Amino acid sequence: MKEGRIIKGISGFYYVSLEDGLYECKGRGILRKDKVKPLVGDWVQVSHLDAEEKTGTLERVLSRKNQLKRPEIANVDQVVIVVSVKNPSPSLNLMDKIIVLAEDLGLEVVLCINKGDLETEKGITQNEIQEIYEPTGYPMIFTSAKGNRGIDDLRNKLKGKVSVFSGPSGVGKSSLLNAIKPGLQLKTGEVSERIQRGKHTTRHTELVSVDQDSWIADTPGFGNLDIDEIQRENLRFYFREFLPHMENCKFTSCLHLKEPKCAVKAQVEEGTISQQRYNHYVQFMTEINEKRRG
Ligand SMILES: Nc1nc2c(ncn2[C@@H]2O[C@H](COP(=O)(O)OP(=O)(O)OP(=O)(O)O)[C@@H](O)[C@H]2O)c(=O)[nH]1
Ligand SMILES: [Zn+2]
Repeated sequence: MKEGRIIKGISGFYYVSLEDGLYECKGRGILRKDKVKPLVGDWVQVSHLDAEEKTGTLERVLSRKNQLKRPEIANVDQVVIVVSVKNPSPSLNLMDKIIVLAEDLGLEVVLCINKGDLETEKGITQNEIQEIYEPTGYPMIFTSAKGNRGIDDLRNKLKGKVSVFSGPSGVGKSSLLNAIKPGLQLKTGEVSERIQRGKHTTRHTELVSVDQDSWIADTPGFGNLDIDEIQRENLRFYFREFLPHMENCKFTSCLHLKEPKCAVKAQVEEGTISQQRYNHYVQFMTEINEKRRG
């Protein structure tokens, strides 16, 4: 019995990465009995390995640390959120939303600010973005896929992890992946599910290797951003720069909204917490509340 990771699954076959290559494994009946659907990213036990034919049997799915819905992947370590300084100008609202969803899943966050070559004094600068996000403590990488800048930094950040890239259309996600590993194109656009001659042709997500122990999902993460699935009491924990101040709020249950003597709001006043980040917090809270009322 050996353990490996499923890196793709196609119509009942699971491709499991072992030291000596990729094995095509058929699921065992026990999987159906246990009602586990093996997912890309799953750590599994395999048996009946044929090193020549590169086939085997999938015996058991090991417990997951997390599970993404779209794309459907298990055991993701981190999300690399990509925005560009220009064309399109950065949507920090969307960035904060993805951060919240990632935090809720317990994923690590890496912020990647691309198209540094297009920076001008008019638009938002890398420095301004850095100032806003510095207090969060998230690693920030400044890149130019075109100018081949920051690519080594980004590649280093992927080391030993399973990463999902996320961010608006046109910011350069595919270009960055291509710079990291030529030929590695990110599948973007809509996930197509066409029906051809009565047969379903679905696009499958797979993990592609950057190197031996680093993987990237070939589909961008968080296609549908359903922030209203977040518990309103939890939202405050997903704005990391709030955390050191929370204990100074008058009420331990403080949601940093209308409560008196709120230390978080005091920090916003002082400028140590970004007003914009705080505004997004309030906005997401409103969205969650509105959804609840239906
Ligand atoms: N100037 C400049 N242009 C870039 C850079 N990175 C990507 N681009 C360009 O931006 C456009 C969009 O790049 P993509 O890599 O397709 O962006 P994407 O995020 O994968 O977009 P979707 O596939 O729509 O999700 C392309 O024309 C790229 O050539 C960069 O660092 N600088
Ligand atoms: Zn407070």
